[in-house]
Amino acid sequence: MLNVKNLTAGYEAKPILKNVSFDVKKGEFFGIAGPNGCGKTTLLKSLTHLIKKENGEIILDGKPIEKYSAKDFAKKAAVLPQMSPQTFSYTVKETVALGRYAHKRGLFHTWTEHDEQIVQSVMEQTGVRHLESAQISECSGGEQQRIFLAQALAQEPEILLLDEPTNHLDLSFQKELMDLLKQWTLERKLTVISIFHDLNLASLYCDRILLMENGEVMAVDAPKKVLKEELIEEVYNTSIQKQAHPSVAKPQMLLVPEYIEKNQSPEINDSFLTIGESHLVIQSPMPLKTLSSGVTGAGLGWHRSFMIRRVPPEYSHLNYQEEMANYLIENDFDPMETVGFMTAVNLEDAAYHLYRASAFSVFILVTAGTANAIDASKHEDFRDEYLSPGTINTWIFVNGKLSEEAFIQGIVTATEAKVKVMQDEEIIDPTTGTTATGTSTDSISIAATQSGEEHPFAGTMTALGQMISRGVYECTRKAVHNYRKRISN
Ligand SMILES: Nc1ncnc2c1ncn2[C@@H]1O[C@H](COP(=O)(O)OP(=O)(O)OP(=O)(O)O)[C@@H](O)[C@H]1O
Repeated sequence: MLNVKNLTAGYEAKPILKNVSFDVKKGEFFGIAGPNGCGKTTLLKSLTHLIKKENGEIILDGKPIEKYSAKDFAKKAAVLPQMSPQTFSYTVKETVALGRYAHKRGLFHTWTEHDEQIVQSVMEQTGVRHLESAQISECSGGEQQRIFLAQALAQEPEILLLDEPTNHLDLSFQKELMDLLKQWTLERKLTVISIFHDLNLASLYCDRILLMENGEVMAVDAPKKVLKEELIEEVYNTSIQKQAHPSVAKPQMLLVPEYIEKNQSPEINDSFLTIGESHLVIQSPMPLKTLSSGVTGAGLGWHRSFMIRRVPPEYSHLNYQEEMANYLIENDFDPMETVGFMTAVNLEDAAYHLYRASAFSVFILVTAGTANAIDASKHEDFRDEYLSPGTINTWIFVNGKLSEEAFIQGIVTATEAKVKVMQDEEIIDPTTGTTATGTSTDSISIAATQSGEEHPFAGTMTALGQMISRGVYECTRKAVHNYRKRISN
């Protein structure tokens, strides 16, 4: 659809674009990104022939753009420029109707039913129909943005060029506009070329992103190939962290504020622990990055409070997550910030210990009941009765900085250590009569202060992994002893 080859362009005596080359396919959603002043708008202006190139080629549908008359070009391509204050005043409908100009012939233009249909339809789709009689100067920035988009769409272009289209839009209109454009690329094969400052939005919607720096192309590729930490940090000259979008397989780039990076956090140990009759709690002075299987706060997140709540052995609740959240609120904990676990064992039997190395430390806490002991390798054996109390809850607090791999490896390491306790303590699965590997409702949480020494890994060959396995082994064994002692009395 569009082929740009060795484009060099700029302003009088000021070359901006240097040897820019890329192709855009029909129906593609193509993003242009890069730091302020790198030449994004200049590139868009070159593509629409608003500034003359010094060198190179811009071919639109097989024909150099300078060979198009203004009207023929407008039938092919529509432009949504960066928003600027409106000095003239048309009504909204008049403004949108101007988009039909490219399709008129001769001096006296007649307004056809088809024109009216198109204008009504694009006003509907961009959500400005209710404003059709309003003066455009009286519309808000976001409304004006949508009105000019409607004008561009009324042109029925094959290619739409946009300069930061979401600039004035609130979150819901950003999403609506992007969804609408994406839908047009997929269903009508509209080609969209858009400048983005928001890399995350570009990642979600673009098929490919052209990343620029100082008028040059740094990368043109799929979002996952362009949005790489090192490349973005280098081009934007700032620190960035990449992470996956929680529900779409697209990368998201997150800023890392300097003041947080420099924060030093206190060591998490038993001075933050309180054990009551109905719950035990670690209350951290700052949020900890956590991976857990808690009843609340499950998955990866940041949490300040960690609770193991004692419930009666017969506890059964259809909506136990909501019930737990209510319990947290009643006890002045924020369910959003709390990793909440349950157990039926006596909380005084929890075993905990702080393990220190020279540059980091790990605080482990385990509660254990083994009545529901189970041999995970004998999954085929029928069991449906719930014996109680019977859960092993494992908490690992790392005073250090963990990578995501280390979080996962920490859980693997802890699980291996727990299984070894089951063997060494000869805990038997009552259904199969074989050695158990855990209980049927075990839960685990690993939390880290994310300051201090960095730990890329936490397998059993690393110092951190060895500390976790030793700590979980010792604390689980002690918690099992405490539990056995209590039930034997
Ligand atoms: N009309 C002009 N005359 C001379 N120089 C200009 C003109 N317009 C822009 N420039 C310069 O060209 C360079 C690139 O500007 P351009 O607007 O293309 O960057 P951009 O990447 O779109 O920036 P931003 O992200 O800030 O919108 C800048 O140094 C700018 O000062």
